[in-house]
Amino acid sequence: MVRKTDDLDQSSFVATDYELNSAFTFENWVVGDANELATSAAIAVSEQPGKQYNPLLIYGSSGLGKTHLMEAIGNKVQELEPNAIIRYITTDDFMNDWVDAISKKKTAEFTSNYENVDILLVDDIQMLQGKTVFKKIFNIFNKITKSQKQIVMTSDVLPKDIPGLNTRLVSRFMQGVAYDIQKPDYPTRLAILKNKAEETGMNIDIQTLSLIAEEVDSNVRELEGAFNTLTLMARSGKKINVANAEKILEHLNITKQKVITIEDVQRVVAEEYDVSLADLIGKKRNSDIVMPRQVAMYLIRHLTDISLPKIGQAFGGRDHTTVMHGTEKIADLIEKDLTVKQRIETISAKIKERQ
Ligand SMILES: Nc1ncnc2c1ncn2[C@@H]1O[C@H](COP(=O)(O)OP(=O)(O)OP(=O)(O)O)[C@@H](O)[C@H]1O
Repeated sequence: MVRKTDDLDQSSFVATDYELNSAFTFENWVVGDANELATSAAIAVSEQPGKQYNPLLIYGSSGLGKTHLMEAIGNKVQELEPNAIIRYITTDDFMNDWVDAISKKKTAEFTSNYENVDILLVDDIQMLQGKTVFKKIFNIFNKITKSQKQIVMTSDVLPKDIPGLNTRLVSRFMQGVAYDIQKPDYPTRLAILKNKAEETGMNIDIQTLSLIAEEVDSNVRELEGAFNTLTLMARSGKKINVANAEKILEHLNITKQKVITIEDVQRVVAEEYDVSLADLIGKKRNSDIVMPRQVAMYLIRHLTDISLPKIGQAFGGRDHTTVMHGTEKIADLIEKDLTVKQRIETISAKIKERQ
């Protein structure tokens, strides 16, 4: 990602603007069961921006290709319409720009920069968690979609699951379509590796590629990491074969991820706070039980893909709104209190270690 403009004097406001990554194209994108719908929607948007699927939201866990797919839309539009104004921005930068514009009294410039686009690509909208720029975003988004210009967003969760996100904004974000990207299955992982091998012009035997595809099933970023290490090894004169690939996987400490369950989290949290499992999931409401219970709910939300109602069920049949409230409370505490943040990080690490 290359920042285009920022060498102006201190008092002028310049909205952040990134060059699109030219490697993130549809040509370099492997389609599989896990991303088929999101891919079709992305292609449709790139062919007719602003006409349908507006806004388009692509969501899913880290390293599964959300940014790639979003930028592929931008690259395609740029290719079809070289004069199109395409703005790619991370949510963090968007918010920093807003603060900057306010401090420089340049909010009109801010608005005009963001509204006057053909496509606005906004990465990582989950970063809006706990932020207060709702009204501005809401208005800008309205203006863009009303003028039949396109918005594409990525997030690691659905807007309704972003703690503390304003409900009007949630429904604004969901007014178009939302498609998720799941973890790629084995054939897709293998196809991604084959593409990479072709791109780099390396002659890697299928057994070695299959081994990596088989073992690295967490996300595509890690898959690429293992592949890149392998090619580095080759450049330093070592042979690329199954034996060396095994060494790399061992060295990178890559083993198939086991799925973290509700019980895994409940057990570790109960131990850490020295409460019984029965109390953790039971009816007691005293504060020394409520806090660990909410921590457990928070960690389940963050470490698993389990839905709010299912989590509620696993805590004595509680309602999903109770889980949401508990999760938000802990997210707030983490923001405000460093000790809580560190403690929860330690517990989270313990849960992962036990896998
Ligand atoms: N289906 C795919 N085909 C080809 N490359 C892929 C695919 N999925 C992911 N990748 C590659 O995996 C890497 C990670 O993808 P990307 O950065 O888009 O993930 P992300 O979901 O946006 O992650 P994060 O939420 O952490 O930002 C990129 O190099 C991307 O090109």
